Amino acid sequence: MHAFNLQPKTLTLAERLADLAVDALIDEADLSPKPALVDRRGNGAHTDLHLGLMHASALSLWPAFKAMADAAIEFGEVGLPLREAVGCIGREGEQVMLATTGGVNTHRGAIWALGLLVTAAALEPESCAASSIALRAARLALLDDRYSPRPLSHGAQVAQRYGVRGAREEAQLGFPAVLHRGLPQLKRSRAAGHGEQNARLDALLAIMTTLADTCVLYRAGEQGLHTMQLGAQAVLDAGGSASLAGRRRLHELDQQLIALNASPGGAADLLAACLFIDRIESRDGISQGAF
Ligand SMILES: CC(C)(COP(=O)(O)OP(=O)(O)OC[C@H]1O[C@@H](n2cnc3c(N)ncnc32)[C@H](O)[C@@H]1O)[C@@H](O)C(=O)NCCC(=O)NCCS
Ligand SMILES: Nc1ncnc2c1ncn2[C@@H]1O[C@H](COP(=O)(O)OP(=O)(O)OP(=O)(O)O)[C@@H](O)[C@H]1O
Repeated sequence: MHAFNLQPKTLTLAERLADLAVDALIDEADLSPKPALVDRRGNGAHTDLHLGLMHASALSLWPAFKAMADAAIEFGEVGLPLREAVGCIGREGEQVMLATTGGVNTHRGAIWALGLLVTAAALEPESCAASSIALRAARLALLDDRYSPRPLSHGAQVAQRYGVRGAREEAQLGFPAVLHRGLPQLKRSRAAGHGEQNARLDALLAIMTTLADTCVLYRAGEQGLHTMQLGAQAVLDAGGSASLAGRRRLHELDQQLIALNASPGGAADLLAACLFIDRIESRDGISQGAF
């Protein structure tokens, strides 16, 4: 009789997807130096967040992601029953997150984006090209969850004030910031030999160039949003995170955004979504034994 069972445990599809979602959140949090966001260096523009809290929050969400994937397998198709089941699991996940962080919002936007993508991946694991996953996630996001409370969230307030698309619309459109900005830049920077961390930073910057990040708008208005978008473009134009000129611009952007209290939390969530999809794609599907 052995004290430990050394046989590797065979994970279910739902468990593997939950692992990938949590990994994506931890990789996003650890990536450094991110402009004005929590990373290995510090808290960016935040007073109530730190890296340990981001990690604890990410780990606390594993059961919610697994439950969403299980629901997808159980219902088997995009439709209102699955949308409402996933909505309920997402809201419960939010409560677990808040209990873990002592009431701080660490991953609200990420539960939404990654939750939809996990569900979409579990629905048809053999059809996991980025565009296919995003399309199924968008179809789910377009369905109206009758039980979803519509509080006047920060996102809703700035949507009213500035007439921008927020997290809900980004998902309903099939995550254009991820598919048309983040993922192509990730691949370009990797192909140029910039190194994985720089490629991920460049992907984040590419997302920031056009995103109407409601976290930034709420905290720093249109000036904050313009500073984020133009500054991110300037880093990429200067050669990206792997170049000396790009690094200098990145440092400037970090300082400018912190001075404006403008944390691009929405862009950070979408980077996690980007890393999640990239991992699924690079593993040649998510069939058993693929990873
Ligand atoms: C749609 C959500 C994100 C609410 O959005 P809303 O803009 O009203 O809220 P809030 O101001 O709290 O912002 C949400 C978060 O989205 C992220 N975000 C900000 N801007 C953007 C953007 N342009 N694109 C994507 N994400 C963004 C930020 O991290 C932000 O913290 C979601 O929390 C929700 O409605 N949940 C209900 C429960 C549910 O249906 N869950 C399903 C889980 S799959
Ligand atoms: N590394 C990161 N650093 C900071 N924020 C991140 C990071 N990764 C993701 N985020 C996202 O940023 C959001 C936090 O931003 P913010 O503090 O502006 O949220 P809020 O709840 O809208 O505002 P407030 O803290 O004023 O209540 C989280 O919902 C999270 O999704």
